[in-house]
Amino acid sequence: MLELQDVCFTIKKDGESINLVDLVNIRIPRGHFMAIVGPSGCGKTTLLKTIAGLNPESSGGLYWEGRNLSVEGDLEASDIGYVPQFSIAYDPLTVDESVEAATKLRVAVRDNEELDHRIDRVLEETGLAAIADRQVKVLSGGQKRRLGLAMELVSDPKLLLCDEVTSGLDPRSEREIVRLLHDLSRREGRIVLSVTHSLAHLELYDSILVLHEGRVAYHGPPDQVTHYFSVHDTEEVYPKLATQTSERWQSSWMKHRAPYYSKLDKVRTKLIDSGALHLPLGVVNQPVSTSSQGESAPAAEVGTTVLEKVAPLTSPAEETPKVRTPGFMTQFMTLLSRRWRIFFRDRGQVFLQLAILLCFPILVTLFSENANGQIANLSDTRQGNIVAEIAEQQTVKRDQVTVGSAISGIIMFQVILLSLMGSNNSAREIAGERQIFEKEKFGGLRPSAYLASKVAFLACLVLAQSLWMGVFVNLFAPFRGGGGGFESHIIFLLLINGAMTAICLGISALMRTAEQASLLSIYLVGFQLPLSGAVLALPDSVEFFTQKFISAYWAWSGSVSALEPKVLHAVKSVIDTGLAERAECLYMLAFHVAAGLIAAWIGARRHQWD
Ligand SMILES: Nc1ncnc2c1ncn2[C@@H]1O[C@H](COP(=O)(O)OP(=O)(O)OP(=O)(O)O)[C@@H](O)[C@H]1O
Repeated sequence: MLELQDVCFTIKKDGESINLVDLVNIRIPRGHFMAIVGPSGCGKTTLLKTIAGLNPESSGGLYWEGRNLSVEGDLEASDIGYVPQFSIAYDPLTVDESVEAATKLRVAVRDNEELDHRIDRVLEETGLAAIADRQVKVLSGGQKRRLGLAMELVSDPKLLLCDEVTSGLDPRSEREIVRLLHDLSRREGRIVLSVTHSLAHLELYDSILVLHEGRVAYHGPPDQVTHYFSVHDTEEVYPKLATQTSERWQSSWMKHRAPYYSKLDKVRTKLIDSGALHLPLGVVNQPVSTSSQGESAPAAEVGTTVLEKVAPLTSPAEETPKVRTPGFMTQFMTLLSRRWRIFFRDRGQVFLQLAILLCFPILVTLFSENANGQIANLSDTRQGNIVAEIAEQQTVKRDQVTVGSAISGIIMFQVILLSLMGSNNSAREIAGERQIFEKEKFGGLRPSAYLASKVAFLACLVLAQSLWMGVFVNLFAPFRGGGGGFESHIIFLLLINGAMTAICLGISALMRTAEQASLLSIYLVGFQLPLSGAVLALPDSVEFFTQKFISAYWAWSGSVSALEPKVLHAVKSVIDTGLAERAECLYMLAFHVAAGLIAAWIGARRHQWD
């Protein structure tokens, strides 16, 4: 039994409290199928989210089997299925792969046999078995809704909440989905609540809840709606609602609800007696009606009524055993393999990554000629000819400028291109799938497993991009480092790419949309070159504030410091910006990586349902 007692969900607007859900009192017994209807903006989705725990109630109480959920803790993630308005499957995956990933993320299965059994069962239940190999992107609207349901059913939820799962469907598909929801409510004592705009197929529901401005205007049998509102057709209900205030509808309903509840109870008894509604053994059949007229009370306090009896022994099964959420490693591995699969299925993405990987280092090598030039040495002996000495010094100076500028420029070019790759790697990584992530988090996904899978996936890209950049450029313009100089250079390339990837991942986790995250990440990369001081020296006052935050400066400075002394001297002769110690550069970049990951962790944990 799910019971809502005087439930309100209040928001503050311009300093004023507004109840989007206002004093809702309803009782919904196990095995019940209820439609939530009402004009657009009346609070249907808000009520559904309040029941799901996504909008914590501002006052009143929600009870499950007599247990106060706000006091004794919410239902287990596996006990609630929430099918939102948006698609929760990835287009490149197949139906079977989507259901498999949903199962592995939500249910700790004993072995592969149980996994296959669960997948086959929900595919069968939702009528998707025949198209299990089809990719999500080619599914029809109705099939996508079925898939959304299948992905929720994997954990055998006792409470299934559906938000507009029939909107936009043709009448036949709509009826099929409503029929499917009806059938799902007949098994295992599952409560199915469905928010819908449509007033078609109402006869398939056990009860209809009509909301008006967040208040209950009616909750009773579908065939009594027209009678209650004194209209000929259900289509006339919404215009009728507008004829008086929602407060009046609410108080009128509180006065007249008893006979409607009693009709609901009668129908329910008949269903159970006829065997059409199966409640699991041990589940008590409780009435929709309350113990006292006009007042509701927690189910646990309601006295036993005629209806309240243990379901008959003809019931097919015991209450399904408790489903456990899988551990960190299972969720991590599932997400990581799903991410690689999505990556390889998206040919455009693979092509872009390969093009960037191969072309960016080629771009750098276009400037390698001067970097390979020699820097003449000054003669040890005085020649006694002042003109010859000046000419020699000028030659050395010219070499230093040519070679020093080329080497500094090549290092900075590598650093900037790897920054760009870093931002391209991760700017959309979380923001682009935020809704699906929120949905999966609601279903029991650990943010730590999610973030770890992102870090593992991105680390592979960072490794490939940075190593290839360093090694390829080195073939054409060998890094002129002292002992261990090339290794240091590679580490700084890895760190700059890692830092930008981590920071943009943080941005991606904190922003509300993928567009915002991309834009901010691009700006961040765009500022790296001018603020690094590698091209133009910054005024001291600006440099003091900005330098700490510019990853490109630390990577460039660290790599330049790893050059052999003569080349380092040449570079120093062409720059006005001071270089930092290698160790300091390492610490600063490690700090940038850590800051990005901490931001990503904070953003991933944050609740961001639309
Ligand atoms: N967190 C929120 N803050 C402010 N206003 C909100 C919030 N959530 C919902 N609303 C507003 O509350 C009202 C009810 O929204 P809700 O989405 O529940 O309506 P609905 O009945 O489901 O509408 P529709 O049928 O069009 O989907 C709307 O006016 C909406 O803009």
